Amino acid sequence: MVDQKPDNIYASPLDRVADFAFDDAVARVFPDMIQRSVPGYTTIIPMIGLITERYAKPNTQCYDLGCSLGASTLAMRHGLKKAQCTLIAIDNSEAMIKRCEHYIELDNGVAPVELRCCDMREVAIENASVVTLNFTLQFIRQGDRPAMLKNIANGLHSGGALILSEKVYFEPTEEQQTLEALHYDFKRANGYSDLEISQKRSALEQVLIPETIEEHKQRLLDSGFSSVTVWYQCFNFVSFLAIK
Ligand SMILES: Nc1ncnc2c1ncn2[C@@H]1O[C@H](C[S@+](CC[C@H]([NH3+])C(=O)[O-])CC(=O)[O-])[C@@H](O)[C@H]1O
Ligand SMILES: O=C(O)C(=O)Cc1ccccc1
Repeated sequence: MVDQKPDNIYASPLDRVADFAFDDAVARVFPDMIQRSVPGYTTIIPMIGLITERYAKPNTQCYDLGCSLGASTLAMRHGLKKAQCTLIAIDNSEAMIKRCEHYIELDNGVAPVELRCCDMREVAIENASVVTLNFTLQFIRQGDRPAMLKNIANGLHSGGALILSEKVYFEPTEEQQTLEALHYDFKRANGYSDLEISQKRSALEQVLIPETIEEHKQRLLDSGFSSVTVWYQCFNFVSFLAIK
């Protein structure tokens, strides 16, 4: 069941574009969709492995929150070659988790992986050295984000790391327009039509809520992290490294 299907979910005109959801149709095409849609995704994934290797501590837990099919989970696992850690991967989409299970089985990493199908807002983070939120916080209601980040900071040991990747927006508008236009150029260069781009944009409007780099940095500091660095940026896609 290794899916390598092309994403054509928004290729035909739809009477009404429904809100984007991580359902079976999306899970089937997800590897193709995310690579063609997120500039830098294929760079960020292996770097999550390197960052995990540096910050993982023996006899702690590492978490991948919003793991989808497990690309970030497996990158973390490959960074855990030496450290004695348990990896906990969570997603609330059954369609994603059932496929993710299969990808984990095919992998030959050594760290034990515990897969859970549940809401990441309800998970107590405990005895943690590395936590990854690779493009998942953006799907959480803004009002719930501070409590989630505090829960993560509280569960991390001092010196532990949070890798937070997000689509962001920019102020002033001119910078936002430039970087958004470049993102759409990236999608077009990857074979998406203008119709696909505009229908997916409508589908995501109420679902993926981006914030500015400054808002992210300030909230991470307010949540109990001692330092925050942007370690990656391509257009309006950014990854932060926050250290407890
Ligand atoms: N409340 C929630 N609880 C648990 N999971 C959630 C929740 N809300 C959304 N999700 C899950 O977060 C994932 C976001 S995708 C992550 C990519 C992956 N990290 C990767 O590195 O390939 C990013 C993207 O599609 O842009 C989906 O699988 C949702 O089901
Ligand atoms: O496609 C987009 O415009 C995005 O912002 C990225 C994305 C990738 C996969 C699912 C949802 C959003």
